[in-house]
Amino acid sequence: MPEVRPGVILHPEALDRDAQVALLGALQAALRDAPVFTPTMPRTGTPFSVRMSNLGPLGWVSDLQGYRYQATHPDTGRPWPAMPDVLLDLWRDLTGYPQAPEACLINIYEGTARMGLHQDRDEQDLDAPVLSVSLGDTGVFRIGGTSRRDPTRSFRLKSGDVLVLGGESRLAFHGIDRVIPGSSSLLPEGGRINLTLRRVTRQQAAAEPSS
Ligand SMILES: O=C(O)CCC(=O)C(=O)O
Ligand SMILES: [Fe+2]
Repeated sequence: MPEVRPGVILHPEALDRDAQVALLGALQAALRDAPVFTPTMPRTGTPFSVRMSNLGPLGWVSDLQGYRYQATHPDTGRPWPAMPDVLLDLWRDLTGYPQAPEACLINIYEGTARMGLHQDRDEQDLDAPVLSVSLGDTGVFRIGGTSRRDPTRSFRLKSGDVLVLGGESRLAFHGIDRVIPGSSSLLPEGGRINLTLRRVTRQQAAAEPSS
């Protein structure tokens, strides 16, 4: 699989069209239970252009209080829906990481939504890679190094592509410059859905043997 740069592996069309359609169906059902919400920037309260929801034991949220993971939906107070098996299988097969992902952030890009350069660093377990699945219109993904000033490059993420960010790129700055309208027929209304799977907590250290 092409290593775009050290620690960044692109798996083009890891999900074929049938698998994308099946995953989309599972997402639509989950979003009825955990409706999309508009996160806001800590301190300023400026809304993100991307709307979000989550699957799994923990979900990522952002509001005036800051960025964090929590076990329940900020509006409904209910636990997040489970991650479908296809996502758990992708994680196992493409990361090989021994622990299961705990959070699947659903990013919904409509219209001119984009995501500025940032690091994923709200997790305690930074040894686990981040795995992201793209569905719908092509996203122009930009990635640099671990300093905001490092040079960046961009490449396209198409529907069904899976990107794994790990190793020396686990803390690389990255974002989505734009989504290319009309580039996929998967989503009837157009736009892009990104699923970002992460391990959040560190595995408990094994208990000391009692003497
Ligand atoms: O939409 C994408 O491909 C990137 C999403 C992302 O970087 C994030 O949710 O942290
Ligand atoms: Fe990210």
